[in-house]
Amino acid sequence: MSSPHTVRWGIMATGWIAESKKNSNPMFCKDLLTDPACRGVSDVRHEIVAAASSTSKDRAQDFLAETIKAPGSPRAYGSYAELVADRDVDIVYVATPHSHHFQNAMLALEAGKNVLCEKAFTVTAAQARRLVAAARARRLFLMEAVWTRYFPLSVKVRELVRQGAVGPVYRVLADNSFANGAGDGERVTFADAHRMVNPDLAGGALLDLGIYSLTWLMQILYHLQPEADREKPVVAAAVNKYPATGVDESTALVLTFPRHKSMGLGTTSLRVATDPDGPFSGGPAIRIQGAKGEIQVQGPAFRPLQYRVVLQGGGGKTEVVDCPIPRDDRAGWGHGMFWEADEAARCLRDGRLESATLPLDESVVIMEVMEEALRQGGVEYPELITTDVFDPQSPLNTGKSS
Ligand SMILES: NC(=O)C1=CN([C@@H]2O[C@H](COP(=O)(O)OP(=O)(O)OC[C@H]3O[C@@H](n4cnc5c(N)ncnc54)[C@H](OP(=O)(O)O)[C@@H]3O)[C@@H](O)[C@H]2O)C=CC1
Ligand SMILES: O=C1OC[C@@H](O)[C@H](O)[C@H]1O
Repeated sequence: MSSPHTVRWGIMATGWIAESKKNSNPMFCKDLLTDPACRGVSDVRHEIVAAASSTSKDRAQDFLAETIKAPGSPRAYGSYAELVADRDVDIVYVATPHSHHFQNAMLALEAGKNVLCEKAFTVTAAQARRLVAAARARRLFLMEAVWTRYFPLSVKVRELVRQGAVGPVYRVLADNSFANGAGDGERVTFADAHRMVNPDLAGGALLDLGIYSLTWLMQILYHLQPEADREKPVVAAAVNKYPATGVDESTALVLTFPRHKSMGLGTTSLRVATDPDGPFSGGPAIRIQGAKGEIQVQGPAFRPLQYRVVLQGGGGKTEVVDCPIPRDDRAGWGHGMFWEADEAARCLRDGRLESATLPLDESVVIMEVMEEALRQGGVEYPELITTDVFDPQSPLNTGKSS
């Protein structure tokens, strides 16, 4: 058996997603370090060779040594510029707030690094186009880190739809919402400076949570369209703004694909929960409705663990399929992000510059949809984070205010 292809990761930012805080689920870095054998993978493996904090080298050091206990001798940097200059880094994982993605990903691409960039890809569609053009011009790999697309559950559901298991699909309903309100109708529980609601960090429900509702709409209604008959959605959106900061606190999207006679309804909210009392308590988070029946997916939309196939006239014989996330011996290790990392690794190994599961042109269309929805809702973000002019000295890259 040949030895696995090893990919050496550089981690840009040491926040929640990149780390594993006590009392939170293990996230991306721990998934990188999870034994691939647990998920039946032997052709690729991952190493973390460096991490950078824009705040301080000590923070990056502490992150590597204490938080994720990365094996080997990974290097800690106190700036993103140093990380992207590290010759041993094959791919940079951008784990900063949405506001920073364009400048940070461009910093890495300009330094000749492949990039896996957290969702939402960018703040504007123009920024997404710029990143894609830069990656293609330099023949570098680039991928938006929408981990859900790489779950075996998602792969299976797409396959079922492709095979016509529920007939032609005409409608998809998807929700990804969390009740963060104090119940008084005014404030949500996030402080105004928190990235979830802070306009300077491109906060708001749609870019952070609604993107998963949109993921389900797009991976069924757009991604599965025949290549020769691709139709972008027509977007109609309704937005309630969060009075304290002006970002969207609840958004509803209606996507129509008139030629395909299909429609997607995606919702997201910081006020109410998809499942107020655990899985399926709110009904399926996702319903993929075809002429012969529907596929129902249990929430949360970003980390689904079960789907059901309900056929018309099926006599109540619903097929229920559980898709648990594999774990390794270390308590709590294994969150489901390793599948997207494996995809990135295989693309690098095979010289593929983008993932067929989430092609870059599709990430651009996704940004176009979200931009249009927020435009219709009157949500605006500051110039610093919406510009599509790359500036290596931007405070978003240096961490220093201008
Ligand atoms: N796939 C998933 O399930 C999840 C994805 N995410 C995505 O990951 C990204 C980061 O989210 P999350 O980890 O929760 O964010 P955090 O706020 O916890 O961390 C963001 C990190 O970015 C760096 N940073 C640089 N400049 C700033 C700034 N001005 N303000 C705040 N942080 C800054 C900091 O790291 P440093 O000091 O080291 O530079 C900070 O720790 C987002 O794109 C989010 O959508 C988040 C959660 C789950
Ligand atoms: O991507 C995400 O998925 C999980 C959520 O809790 C988080 O806010 C979001 O960033």
